[in-house]
Amino acid sequence: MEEVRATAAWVASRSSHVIVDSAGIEKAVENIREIPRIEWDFEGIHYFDNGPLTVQYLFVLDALNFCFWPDKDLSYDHLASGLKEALENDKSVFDADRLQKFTGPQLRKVLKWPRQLPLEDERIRLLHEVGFELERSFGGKASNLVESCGKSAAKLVATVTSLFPGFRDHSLYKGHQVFLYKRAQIFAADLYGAFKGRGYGEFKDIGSITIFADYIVPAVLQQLGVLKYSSTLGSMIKSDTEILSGSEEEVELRACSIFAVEKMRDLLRVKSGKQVLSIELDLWLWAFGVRCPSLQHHRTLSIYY
Ligand SMILES: Nc1nc2c(c(CN[C@H]3C=C[C@H](O)[C@@H]3O)cn2[C@@H]2O[C@H](COP(=O)(O)O)[C@@H](O)[C@H]2O)c(=O)[nH]1
Repeated sequence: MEEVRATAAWVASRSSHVIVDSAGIEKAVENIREIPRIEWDFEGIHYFDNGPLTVQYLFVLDALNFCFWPDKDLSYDHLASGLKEALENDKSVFDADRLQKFTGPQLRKVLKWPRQLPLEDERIRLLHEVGFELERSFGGKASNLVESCGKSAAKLVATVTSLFPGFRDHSLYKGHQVFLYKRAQIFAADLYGAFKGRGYGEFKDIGSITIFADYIVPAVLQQLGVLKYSSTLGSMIKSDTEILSGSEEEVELRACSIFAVEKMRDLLRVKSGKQVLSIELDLWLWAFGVRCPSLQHHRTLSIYY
């Protein structure tokens, strides 16, 4: 994902609201004796049958894997376990033709959610988009999409972002296009994690994936002293003030997180000879963040994360 790495570095070299602190990175890396191995699905909430239906599930999951915070009771767990249960009850629920006809009330029923979902109309529009393009280009099956990428995670991310516009997570920053591709990359990582690097999860270039710039990981990096915020940004986050999607602050939070974790990964390699994948660092940071209820994160309404 060279364009993600390069454009995140471009932002980090010009950022003013968020600073990547080299001393903070050194310290964080020194304190890491062992990167705890976090099992993918440590929560036990995902569907898995070792076959194509799991791929369909993960693609639908990552099409909807964004913006849970506006409703304080909703979390990623509801999405993953709700979709899992729906699939266990009805194996054809995520068939491409049915995805194209999904309605808001149906999605609420699947997620057992009693009220309007955050960005519900967008969630439905994205399900329709996924169903339509899967049917048009891949015989309705996300597994065919994955197979068409010849075990390359980079090709998978490129294919998903070019054919499914909802996954095209990018911004303009100081006049430059910046690519962050959170949901497209996490789809590749979820396949890798669920299938344990085999079958649909085998990628010869899994090391090319960066972390997934969401709203949890920047907050964890700030706690670790790896990111420093300007006082204005710090107070906006503390007071839960909405930060607009595409604003300099928002792009810096996300891009600097990607850049900082790439630096941590480089330093780990130099200091201890350890080859760590960015996705392993991501899962460790994210799992830490979601277990920390006092963690304050930035609030942006976005379909990208
Ligand atoms: N960077 C990063 N962000 C991730 C995930 C995951 C889940 N990955 C699964 C893969 C294997 C594991 O077993 C996990 O279950 C969700 N998110 C993001 O978090 C936010 C939701 O937070 P809260 O509101 O507290 O539920 C939201 O932006 C969501 O998109 C991740 O892995 N990395």
